[in-house]
Amino acid sequence: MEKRTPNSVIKVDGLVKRYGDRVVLNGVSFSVREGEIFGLLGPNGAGKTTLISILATLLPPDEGQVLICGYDLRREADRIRPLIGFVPQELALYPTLSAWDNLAFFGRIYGLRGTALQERITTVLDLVGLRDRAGDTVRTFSGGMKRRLNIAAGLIHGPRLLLLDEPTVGVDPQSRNFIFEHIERLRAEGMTILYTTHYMEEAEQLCDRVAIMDEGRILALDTPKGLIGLLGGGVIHMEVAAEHMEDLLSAVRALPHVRAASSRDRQLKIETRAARPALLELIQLCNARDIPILSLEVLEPNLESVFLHLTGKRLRD
Ligand SMILES: Nc1ncnc2c1ncn2[C@@H]1O[C@H](COP(=O)(O)OP(=O)(O)OP(=O)(O)O)[C@@H](O)[C@H]1O
Repeated sequence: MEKRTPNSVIKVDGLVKRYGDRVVLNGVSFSVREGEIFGLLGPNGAGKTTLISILATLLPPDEGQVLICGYDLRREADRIRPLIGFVPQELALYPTLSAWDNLAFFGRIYGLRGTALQERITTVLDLVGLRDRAGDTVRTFSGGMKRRLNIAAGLIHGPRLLLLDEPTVGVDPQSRNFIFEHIERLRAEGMTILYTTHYMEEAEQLCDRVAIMDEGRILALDTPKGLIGLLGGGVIHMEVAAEHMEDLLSAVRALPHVRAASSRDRQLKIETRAARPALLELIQLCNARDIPILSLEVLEPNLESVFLHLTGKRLRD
């Protein structure tokens, strides 16, 4: 097969997807470099599953260009499929078959036979730590073990790119750690991994880069550290009665440790140069003007606060 050597394993440009009148992906562009773990972070309904299904060649895009390993998704899907492993959110396993037979089934779909198939099954079972359960029917597996087997199925044909849709949803903490370890091990072996999640601590810990998605758009894309840096010295949310807002906003902006401030209804959003001194200044200001503070929140510098800062929403319902 002709080999292409692209700069990016995934390159998405101006991707649009609609369901009827509803625009679910609204001009999404990003690229994923060889060997990185790339996270798509967003709340339910952000469009993550839609996006990953398009990358997995399961759903056609309406507009825009997608290149996977240099191949065009619209014209060269047949070349792309052997290069990617897709692990869907829903388990795609046969409960009455053993782990081994499930993997043999998926391996045959990719044309693996005989010793090559057996070797691959052993390799992927080792990789997800299920070799000693190879002969057991999947029905008898715990939820976490089924997820790990699902990942093994996505790896059976030795793809270059692994696409994982919410691999740790509904999984107990131990299996979650296992899955983390597998993902890190795969990266160490040179695999490129894109995965979706709405767990921000997970994305912060695991991903080289993260795209924050909401309502079909990418709002920010950077390393977790870079994204957290968007908060500067920290962000404070303060609530006061609406009648005080106009009076207060310009005074808040003039405080020495405040970098920027904006208001919506009763909420003041304050970007600080340093959260603690800014907090003291705010309290003094409100006291001096006799303005009651209805609520006050200092956002910890983490991805969750970045998300809240960018969207005004919490990532968790
Ligand atoms: N087949 C479909 N027909 C119509 N609308 C759909 C379809 N699939 C998804 N949607 C809508 O598209 C939007 C994005 O859904 P998607 O599943 O991609 O989001 P998500 O970020 O993966 O969320 P979740 O974590 O809940 O899966 C949602 O509003 C959803 O209702």
